Amino acid sequence: MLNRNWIAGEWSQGGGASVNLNPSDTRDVVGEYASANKEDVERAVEAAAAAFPAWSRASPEFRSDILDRVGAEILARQDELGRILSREEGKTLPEGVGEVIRAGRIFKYFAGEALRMNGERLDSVRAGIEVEILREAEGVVGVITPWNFPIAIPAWKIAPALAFGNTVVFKPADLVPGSAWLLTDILVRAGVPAGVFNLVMGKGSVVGAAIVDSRRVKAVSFTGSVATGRRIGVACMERGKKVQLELGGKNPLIIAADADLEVAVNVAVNGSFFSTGQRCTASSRLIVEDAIHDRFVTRMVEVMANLKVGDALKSDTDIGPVASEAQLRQDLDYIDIGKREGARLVAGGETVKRDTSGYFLSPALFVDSANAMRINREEIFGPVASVIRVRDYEEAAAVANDTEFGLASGICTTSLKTASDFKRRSQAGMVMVNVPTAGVDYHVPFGGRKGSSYGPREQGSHAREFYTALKTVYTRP
Ligand SMILES: NC(=O)C1=CN([C@@H]2O[C@H](COP(=O)(O)OP(=O)(O)OC[C@H]3O[C@@H](n4cnc5c(N)ncnc54)[C@H](OP(=O)(O)O)[C@@H]3O)[C@@H](O)[C@H]2O)C=CC1
Ligand SMILES: O=C(O)CCC(=O)C(=O)O
Repeated sequence: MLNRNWIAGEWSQGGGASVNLNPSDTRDVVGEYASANKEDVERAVEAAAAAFPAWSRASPEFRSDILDRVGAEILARQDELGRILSREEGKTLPEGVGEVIRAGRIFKYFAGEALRMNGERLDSVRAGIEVEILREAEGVVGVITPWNFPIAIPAWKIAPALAFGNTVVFKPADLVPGSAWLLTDILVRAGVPAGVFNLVMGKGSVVGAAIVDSRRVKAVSFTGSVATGRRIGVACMERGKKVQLELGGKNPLIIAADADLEVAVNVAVNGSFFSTGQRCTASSRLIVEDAIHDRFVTRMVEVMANLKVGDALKSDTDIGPVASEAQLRQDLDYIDIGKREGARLVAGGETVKRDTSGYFLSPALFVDSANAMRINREEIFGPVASVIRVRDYEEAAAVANDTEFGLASGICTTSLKTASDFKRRSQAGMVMVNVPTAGVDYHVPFGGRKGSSYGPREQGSHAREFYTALKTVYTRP
């Protein structure tokens, strides 16, 4: 059965179709999905623009109730959604269900935020004048998302957009339309009015580009690669649109000499390899002080040897497949680059044969790597981490910040003084102490500094900065 786009309150066929395959077993076709064309996008944008006045003026309580129902339904269907997510992206089932629960909680959280779209009232510096700062919805928002968090990232963009009165045109990654389609079905059943939310599946070069190009789209929120994000950023600025970009990371994790070894290895393995390392927050640079280096590497390799790589749906799997053939090729290319650059591969980095035709890659660990190497400067986006040996904490902190990215950073230490220093010195948007760099809460700001992010933060109450505009009103009563 063809799963269609949702445009102007109707299921719509679109110009073509595509299938998504299970990366654990490419013989398993997850579903068939309609591809939108440029005209479909324009219809979706027109519908969203037409629905905007009524939706933005509806009572916050009306919007809040719909979001609350969406959250409740996502949580009620967590097993079914988690399974689809595992089948189309390759996350293990616990990771898939965990992501679905996170998405449900995000909708419930923003059901509350919808009631807190507060402006401010001030006294003017001049006598007899009142000043108000109003907060208003922006209008039609374009949401363009990647494949690595097929439901949580859409949730943390769509929920605040709708909560604060915007209407949405949503283009999910072409690799993972299944979770996006089910999310749309839930939004429709929860009573989102026609035109307020629109789903346009298909290729980024057609559908995503048409959203960015459309005159009536007032703001674009994008998560994905640096190259695509920067192009979209420039295009939005040329067209006078507000834009929010969440791009890559090359996240450092410092293992201080005084770290608890078991905690450090656990934090590093989890941060580097869970979700098959396909997270912008993954710890890819392990910066290890000389005094603990050998013990850390030995224990890390031991723990990695026990990680079971395999079918995402099997209960004994720790690490699912890489999400696509292209991604597997990219990971293997970087492993070759690392070897050619002189880093030493001490674990993994090989394709793994299973009884299904999936994209299985054993988690890879490089040692003797230098921060200047490409494997330490470019986002690999797979289960590949490298160890950089440093003399002491001073050098570690300098290496951690020596990157064009600034999304997440971490440190494992038992010293409050060192942790406290690193919290302040780190140039990342999120800092973790004895906690993996990957895996974040939904009620606090998410985002980075330097080349990792552009525009206001996502998630938590700060999400309103992107999804609302300020208007200052002066009144002489
Ligand atoms: N930081 C992060 O969270 C992520 C980083 N990446 C990195 O990016 C690499 C490439 O992955 P990929 O999925 O191609 O990432 P992209 O950044 O290209 O894709 C992200 C989203 O943007 C869409 N898109 C692509 N081109 C355009 C365009 N011209 N205009 C508007 N939208 C567009 C994509 O559509 P389509 O579905 O057709 O691709 C997708 O929905 C990965 O190997 C990884 O290194 C990937 C995912 C997430
Ligand atoms: O670490 C997380 O939980 C979020 C990661 C993320 O947003 C991403 O990889 O795109």
